[in-house]
Amino acid sequence: MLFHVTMQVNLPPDMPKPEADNIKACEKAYAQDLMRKGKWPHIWRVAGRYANVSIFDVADNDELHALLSGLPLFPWMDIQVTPLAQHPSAL
Ligand SMILES: O=C(O)C[C@H]1C=CC(=O)O1
Repeated sequence: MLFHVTMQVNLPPDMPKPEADNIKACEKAYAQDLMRKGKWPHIWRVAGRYANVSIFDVADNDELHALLSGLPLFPWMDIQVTPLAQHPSAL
């Protein structure tokens, strides 16, 4: 199942830089592991925002929730999920 996911990151401005840098490094490693496994085939930066638009390819809602809630940045994210279905005009 494919899901369109928007993640807005809202780290507190007063979070110490070393702590923020460590969380971001953990996030990158976690994300790239899922990308190598084919679970996270697309990620794009939203221009002008600390946000991304991603496509996840997972078995079901429960797998998506498990992957998203495991993101190291999850506690500081607003996440919007849109389930995708086949478009009848798609080739
Ligand atoms: O930078 C972001 O958009 C947040 C997050 C999502 C993947 C990743 O490596 O960082």
